[in-house]
Amino acid sequence: MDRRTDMTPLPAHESASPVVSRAPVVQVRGLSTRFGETVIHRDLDLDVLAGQVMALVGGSGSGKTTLLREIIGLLTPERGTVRLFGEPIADADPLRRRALRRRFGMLFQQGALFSALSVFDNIAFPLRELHRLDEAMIGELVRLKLAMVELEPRHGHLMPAELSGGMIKRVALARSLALEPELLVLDEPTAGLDPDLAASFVKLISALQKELNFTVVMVTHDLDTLAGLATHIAVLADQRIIACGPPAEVMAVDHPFIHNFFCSEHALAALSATLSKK
Ligand SMILES: Nc1ncnc2c1ncn2[C@@H]1O[C@H](COP(=O)(O)OP(=O)(O)OP(=O)(O)O)[C@@H](O)[C@H]1O
Repeated sequence: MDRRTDMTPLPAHESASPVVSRAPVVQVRGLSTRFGETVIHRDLDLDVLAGQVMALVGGSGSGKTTLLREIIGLLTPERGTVRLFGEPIADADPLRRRALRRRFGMLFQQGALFSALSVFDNIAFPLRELHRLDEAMIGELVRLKLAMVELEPRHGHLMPAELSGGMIKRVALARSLALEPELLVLDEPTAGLDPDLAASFVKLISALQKELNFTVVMVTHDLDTLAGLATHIAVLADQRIIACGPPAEVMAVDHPFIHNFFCSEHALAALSATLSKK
């Protein structure tokens, strides 16, 4: 899998490698979405390459969550194609869809844990769905995933209603990583967390992403989340992606949304450290 994170042309010796190895993890082409008379996206294109952490930003109601739902096949656009791992998801039969489904994890805003299942059973759920692992192996894997998100084996016995907001997010993250996905899709990962918890959750995702090298597509309004995680930013405005690239490049684009979003004092302070690192 190609782990390059920039968009520069490959050197000649690398360009001879098979085309499939350079296929974007997510490729959106000519996507249009409409709810009734309201056009949300018009002829939208987006590429997310392997290893990138792509943050999708845009005004409220600009269609970020809708785009995420289309990327993972929960919603079918009116027009255009979405390819996941090089495969057009609209054409995939149920078997192929299930195979694709195992290659990405999704973290919803509120965690979306099964309230009637313990923490252990929530994390075990996708593993049991494989019908390939025995309970001893599942137990081992669940303990590993708990440790990965800095929770202890005893937390496995708790029910979701007994968890703090920060723990719910960690359990949901452990469940979304249970099948070792190549792509993690995050919708406002730090929504509802106080600043300290948000910062430690961002640090955790960032450490796991660096260690496991999965690709990320996330929606966030939060500048600290953006600064702590994103290698790339895609800006959704005027019903399409008006800018996409590393933060410094995107911030230099002349567009009213970009001026307003990035040019506040807080934005500059949050992003200045990132810009010097990336
Ligand atoms: N299933 C649906 N049926 C009708 N309208 C919808 C549906 N889903 C979303 N919308 C509308 O589409 C627009 C885009 O919604 P979406 O949730 O994608 O925006 P967003 O950019 O994620 O917004 P926010 O940042 O406020 O969460 C909104 O006006 C929303 O009300």
